[in-house]
Amino acid sequence: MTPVLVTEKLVAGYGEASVLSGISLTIPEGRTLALLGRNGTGKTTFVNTLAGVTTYHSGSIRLLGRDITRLRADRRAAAGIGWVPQERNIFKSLTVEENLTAIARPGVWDVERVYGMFPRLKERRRNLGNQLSGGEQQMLAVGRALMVNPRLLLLDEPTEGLAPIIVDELLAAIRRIVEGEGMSAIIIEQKARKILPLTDDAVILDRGAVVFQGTSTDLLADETILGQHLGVEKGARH
Ligand SMILES: Nc1ncnc2c1ncn2[C@@H]1O[C@H](COP(=O)(O)OP(=O)(O)OP(=O)(O)O)[C@@H](O)[C@H]1O
Repeated sequence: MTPVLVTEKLVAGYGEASVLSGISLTIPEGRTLALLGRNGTGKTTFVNTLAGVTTYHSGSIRLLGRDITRLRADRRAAAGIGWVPQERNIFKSLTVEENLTAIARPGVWDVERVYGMFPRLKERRRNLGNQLSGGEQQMLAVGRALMVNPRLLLLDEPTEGLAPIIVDELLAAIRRIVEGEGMSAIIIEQKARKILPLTDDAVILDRGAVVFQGTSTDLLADETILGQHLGVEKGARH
């Protein structure tokens, strides 16, 4: 089966500066990848490069076999990339429901299905984006990305800055989306121990290069690598 995503020797950054120094990754259909690494190692730059908002230098990106390396960001969304950036990017002056329908594309995900995944959004359907809590905004950002019916979902630190109870609620929804619905996804997350049980595969970046690639189960069991590349201590909750 054609993989959802294949990047080959991808080099990209900001202007003339390269942040990614040749990243080659494959995501098979229906699998999820945890993208890990310390601060500033290039995780956001990699995901933003897939979304088409950094400076491309060399290498290639194929989505379901189609070369999208030079496609504009809006065309990548149409090609099947659903992107939830770190800053969430919801429309603050539109209601929850308007946010969801504004960029909808036909497919299995519609408003009712998103409300089924996030009942809080249904309760808040008539509230404006700027009247939502941080957790509700993040749920809306994920819901909006689902409404474009993507083939690959990119989530950039979805739990950052959220209260622990909301983090658990959001991660439970993400688990239903990737396990129950079989969505392929890349999830950037600081809390390795929270995200590894939800994902199939894991990659660790360091200085723009892949320093670990394997299954999430193997990484979760490898205290040495967790400590060395992520600073995760034995028995730590993160
Ligand atoms: N808009 C930008 N212009 C120039 N350099 C940038 C820009 N955004 C990030 N960088 C640089 O790119 C490098 C990688 O940053 P990136 O945000 O991809 O890391 P990250 O692994 O996602 O870290 P974090 O967890 O802190 O978000 C850093 O050295 C950073 O300073």
